Amino acid sequence: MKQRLRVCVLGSTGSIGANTLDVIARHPERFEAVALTAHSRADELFQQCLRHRPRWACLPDPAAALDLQRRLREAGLSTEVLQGPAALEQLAAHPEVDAVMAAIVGAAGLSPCLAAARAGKRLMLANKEALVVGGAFFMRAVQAGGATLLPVDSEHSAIFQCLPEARARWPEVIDHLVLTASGGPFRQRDPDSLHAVTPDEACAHPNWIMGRKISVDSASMMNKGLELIEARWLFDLPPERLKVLIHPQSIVHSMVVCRDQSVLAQLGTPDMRVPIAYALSFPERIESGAAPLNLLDFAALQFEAPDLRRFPALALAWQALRGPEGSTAVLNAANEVAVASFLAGSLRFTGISELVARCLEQVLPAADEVGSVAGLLELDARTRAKAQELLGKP
Ligand SMILES: NC(=O)C1=CN([C@@H]2O[C@H](COP(=O)(O)OP(=O)(O)OC[C@H]3O[C@@H](n4cnc5c(N)ncnc54)[C@H](OP(=O)(O)O)[C@@H]3O)[C@@H](O)[C@H]2O)C=CC1
Ligand SMILES: CC(=O)[C@@H](O)[C@H](O)COP(=O)(O)O
Ligand SMILES: [Mn+2]
Repeated sequence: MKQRLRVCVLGSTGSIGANTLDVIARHPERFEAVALTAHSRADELFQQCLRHRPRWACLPDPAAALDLQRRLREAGLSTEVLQGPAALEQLAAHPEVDAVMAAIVGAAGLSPCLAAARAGKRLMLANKEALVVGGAFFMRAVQAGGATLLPVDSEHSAIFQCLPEARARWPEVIDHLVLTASGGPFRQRDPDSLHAVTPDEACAHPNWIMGRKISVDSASMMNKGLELIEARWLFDLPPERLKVLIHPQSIVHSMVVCRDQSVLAQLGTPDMRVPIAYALSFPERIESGAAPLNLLDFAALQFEAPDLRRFPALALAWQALRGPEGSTAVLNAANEVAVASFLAGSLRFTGISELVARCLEQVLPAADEVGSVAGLLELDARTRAKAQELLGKP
């Protein structure tokens, strides 16, 4: 009998985490959720433990971890609760874990992703910020550890699904890649009114239900900027072979333009369980729970060029992608601070790209910061400190 794939879900209480558990639960004969990790939602993690009965659960706060351990024991579960950031790395690299779903949001996911990469796991990457920060260093860790890096982000999964299974053949196939973007909730909004939009308006994505941070990124199109950087590393392509096209229906998830000008695309209803199921089952395909796509529901599929004046965050991501190594880590850290500040009600929406632009001007990555995880985390921390300082100054 085939062994079940033992999956560690980093960020199980989030949108990707919950969708991953949904797919896992549809295939109990193939997959087992052996480790679940959360950050603040301890009650949700408790409920997930009752349903999936993992061997390990993890929370950062010692008191919350102790409380969860007590509740699980009272419920008759033998789940062991670990605590603290080092525990995330320990679980991601554990010999009794086969696959890691990287679904933590932000640069906080970098160290556990690297641990999974170095331990040679099947690394299913939703946490795009980890790759945006880690860049070449991240990819070297994947190679050195012999890990299998599988994209979960819908665009990158779409591209991956269009490419031959043998990676060595990718260069002979690809002319360039086209990442599709919905344009978010403000695609047609008067740019002069963007300074006054609220966090709830920014999080009202037209097609996808996602966590609040990525929803704001979609509204500013920084999400597409992060995805360009992600594509640069996942598919080993220079910036000039990457393009972005707005496609408001989010049905065509991205495209590969081949050397012979044949265009390959992956289509489907906007449901993250499709790329999650593919990352879990690759190279096979399994039922995902997604609704079938009925093209007759769509009068038309539209495509348009992104307006970089309306979406300055996308222009900043292009700038960082073409900039010195480490610039993308600066872009990401500044954006994380800015988005948190916007969601907390203390920064205008238009202030997000303004803050990122100022950080890119003022934080210059040092050569020795991009060659180690300590250096990258230092650059990340330095940028956050600068962003906080700039937020304090109008
Ligand atoms: N949602 C989507 O459809 C898509 C998401 N992605 C990417 O996937 C990642 C996750 O997104 P999404 O699921 O929407 O995000 P959510 O905010 O819904 O979930 C984030 C998860 O990470 C945990 N978490 C938050 N901060 C930390 C931290 N400092 N340390 C450890 N764990 C932490 C949260 O725990 P808790 O909830 O307990 O606080 C939660 O489990 C992001 O990088 C996003 O860009 C990519 C494509 C699509
Ligand atoms: C589902 C997914 O992969 C998101 O990254 C999505 O692409 C966001 O939509 P935007 O195209 O609006 O950024
Ligand atoms: Mn995406």
